[in-house]
Amino acid sequence: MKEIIIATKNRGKVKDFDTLFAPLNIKVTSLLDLPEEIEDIEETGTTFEENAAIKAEAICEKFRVPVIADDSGLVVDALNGAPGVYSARYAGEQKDDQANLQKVLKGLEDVAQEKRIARFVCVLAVAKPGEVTVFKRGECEGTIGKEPAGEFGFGYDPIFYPTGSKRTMAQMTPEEKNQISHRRKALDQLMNWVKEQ
Ligand SMILES: O=c1nc[nH]c2c1ncn2[C@H]1C[C@H](O)[C@@H](COP(=O)(O)OP(=O)(O)OP(=O)(O)O)O1
Ligand SMILES: [Mg+2]
Repeated sequence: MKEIIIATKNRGKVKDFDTLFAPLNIKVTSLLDLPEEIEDIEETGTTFEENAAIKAEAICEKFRVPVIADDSGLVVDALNGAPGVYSARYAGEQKDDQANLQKVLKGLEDVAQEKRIARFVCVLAVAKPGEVTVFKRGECEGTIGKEPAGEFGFGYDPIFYPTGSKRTMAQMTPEEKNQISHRRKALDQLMNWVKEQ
């Protein structure tokens, strides 16, 4: 079995990657699995690409092995693109998923259903020692509901209805979510690129 390192501390992402890599027989190791505590990496970029590169390159430098990082978030048209790259800390430094999604619902209180358009964005950065960092992006279009629904997933999943679905991403099993997710689409791009190498 092959192993890849994903430079994340987010348990929800780790579960998504476990689901995505399971059919390929690839074991996912995250920063949560390492014996030493990895300090939080400051995400000072203003784009998903910049932040993904910061995380991938920091961990690649430290361990001198190939690393993937994921920077992702929810982009809401009626909120001028917020929370965007600030999705994790939208309602404050404590990175509270519930508070974050409530803040989005509050911001959309007076916005009609047809204008509640949003997309999830995922940028994967691959950093290898001595090589230029590579980026792949995936997006998943949808709309924001009026209230949270569903117990699966993480983050903003309970308020996000992918286009064509009557269920939120949190009402889908991990397998269903990751057939259509932004993370899936970014990973497909990455796999296509790997095959071309
Ligand atoms: O599939 C998803 N379903 C629901 N919500 C999602 C998803 N994908 C990203 N999100 C949200 C969660 C978090 O509020 C932000 C990611 O922020 P982001 O900085 O990339 O991750 P993080 O700080 O939680 O972990 P880390 O930087 O260690 O990977 O977007
Ligand atoms: Mg982060």
